[in-house]
Amino acid sequence: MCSCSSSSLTLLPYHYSTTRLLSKRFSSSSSSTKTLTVTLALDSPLRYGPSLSKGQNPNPNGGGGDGGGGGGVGGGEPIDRSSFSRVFDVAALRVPAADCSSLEGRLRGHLLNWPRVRNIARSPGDDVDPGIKNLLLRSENSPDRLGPPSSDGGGQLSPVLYRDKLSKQFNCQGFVKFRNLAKISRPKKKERKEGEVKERGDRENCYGFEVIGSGEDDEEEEMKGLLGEDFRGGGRWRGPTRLLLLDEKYAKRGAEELPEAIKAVLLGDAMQSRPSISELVRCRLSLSYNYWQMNELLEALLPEGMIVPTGFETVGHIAHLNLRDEHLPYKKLIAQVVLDKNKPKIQTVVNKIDAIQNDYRTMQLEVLAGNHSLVTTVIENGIRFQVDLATVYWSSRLATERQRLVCCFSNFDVVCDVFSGVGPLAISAAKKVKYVYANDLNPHAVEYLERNIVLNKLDRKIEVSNMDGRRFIHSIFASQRPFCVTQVVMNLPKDAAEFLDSFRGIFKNRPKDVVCTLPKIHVYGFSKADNPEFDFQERINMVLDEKVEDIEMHRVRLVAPGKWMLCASFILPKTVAFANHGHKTVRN
Ligand SMILES: C[S@@+](CC[C@H](N)C(=O)[O-])C[C@H]1O[C@@H](n2cnc3c(N)ncnc32)[C@H](O)[C@@H]1O
Repeated sequence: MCSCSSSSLTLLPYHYSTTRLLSKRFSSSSSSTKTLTVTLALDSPLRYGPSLSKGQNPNPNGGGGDGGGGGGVGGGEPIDRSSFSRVFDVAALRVPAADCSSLEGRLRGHLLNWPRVRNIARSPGDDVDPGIKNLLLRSENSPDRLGPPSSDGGGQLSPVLYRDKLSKQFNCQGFVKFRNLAKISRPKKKERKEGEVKERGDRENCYGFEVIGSGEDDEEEEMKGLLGEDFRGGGRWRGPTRLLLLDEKYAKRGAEELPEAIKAVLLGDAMQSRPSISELVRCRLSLSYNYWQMNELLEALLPEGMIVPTGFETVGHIAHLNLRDEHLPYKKLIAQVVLDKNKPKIQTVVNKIDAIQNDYRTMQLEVLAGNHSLVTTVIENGIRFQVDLATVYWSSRLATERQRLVCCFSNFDVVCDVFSGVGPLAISAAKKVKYVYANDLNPHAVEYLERNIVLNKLDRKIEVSNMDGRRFIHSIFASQRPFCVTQVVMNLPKDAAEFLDSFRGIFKNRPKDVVCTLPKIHVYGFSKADNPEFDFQERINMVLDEKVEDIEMHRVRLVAPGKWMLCASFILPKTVAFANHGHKTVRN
């Protein structure tokens, strides 16, 4: 915001004061204004680069919105996208296309260098088929002369006859090659240009460009209508051209006020005694709603001082917001901006209504913008998963953790995933290990787990169960299974540790002298303690009624300030597996 020291300036809002007072600087010469001008020159807080608080809004009264859907404050109004259009005057050098890359390097420090706007711009008709160029050079007596020669080699042809002659020549050489010829029948450029700004397609249609005040005479305009922008300046052929956009500070300067490097380009290469065909032109750069980034739009839309929501989690085509209470009155507005700025990848924007509380760990979601489908496809580590966020649990934030775990497994492992959800770990593991037993209590999760197994062609390597985790552990270890489990994954961080007592006595009926593999357990949990590892280990020891040696602790992520999600990995102690007494259920 404004940091001006002058008290008269600080009374005005920032964007008002800077633009208004700067314009006075150019138009007025009163002594009071001069004083202000000096203050501004010293203290002006004008930021470099494009900003919604700079430039002119071509629709100051608002365009009434463009029916973008979504909801505004309170949920009703669409965003008025036209109110985010800004027009900036910039200066540019029109240079031969062939030289523009080298000149861009030479003038880099003097170019516009705005994010997402290319320093090299093209204006309508700046390119001409090389065939035309050769033809024209051949047809001219002098290579530097446009003037239409008469058929008898004497005087000049009238423009009409000259155009007629050219068109005959072009037809002989293949009409389709000469796209500028089509301009013969097009409306004149002046008519087309009126009130129209050409949107650039190359940068997501986020800015438009218009050359203004070219000042050519009518005859030259006639020829440009036929042959494009390449005819100008005293009938001299100039070839294809490009515009090099100059730093914003040169927007209002005359050629003589420009730095030497730019002047040198305008003057041409004196060494080769070649006259320059470069020229300084005035342009209008229009930035549309599409140009501005999410935070810039939200900053402008939300009340001053409100923290702008920036992050969201992505699940397939769904953006999942976690809005603070203060954002709720603006939830639809925020969602619409998120949708607009992340299309086409994002098609739906949702907000979590409540903390996850139910057994199935599903979220209560409200669709705020876009389509209402919460069934989506996620690709994680190259594997496809279908999920329905309305009925199953999914967190893309655990992708790295799942990968870490699968990396610990070997080809000989047999994995038991007690709380598998729709199978992100089970399916990823099945690609590597010998066999997987996967289970979930939520029937919807199991339905999607089965779908995902088929989708990834792993139906021969995974057996699916739909039961409570405790029962599942029993059924896997008590009964004879084709494969002996070597790794157990328990990802239900809120409660998983409480299920560890299910392992007490799982091998009690097996002969003690027979060698059997004790499974490695990977159990997840949360801790808010100062020493989360110690705290989690104590809980594990308590539930197993055993002091477990050699527990590897891994901090997965900070889920809230001071609250860690941890993964504890350890070999199930023999004393626990062969314990004679049954479960010692410990509940906090
Ligand atoms: C935190 S999610 C983890 C899912 C999966 N491992 C993942 O990473 O996406 C926990 C899963 O445990 C399931 N669940 C909850 N209580 C259960 C229980 N008593 N027995 C078996 N599964 C349970 C939920 O339905 C949920 O799918």
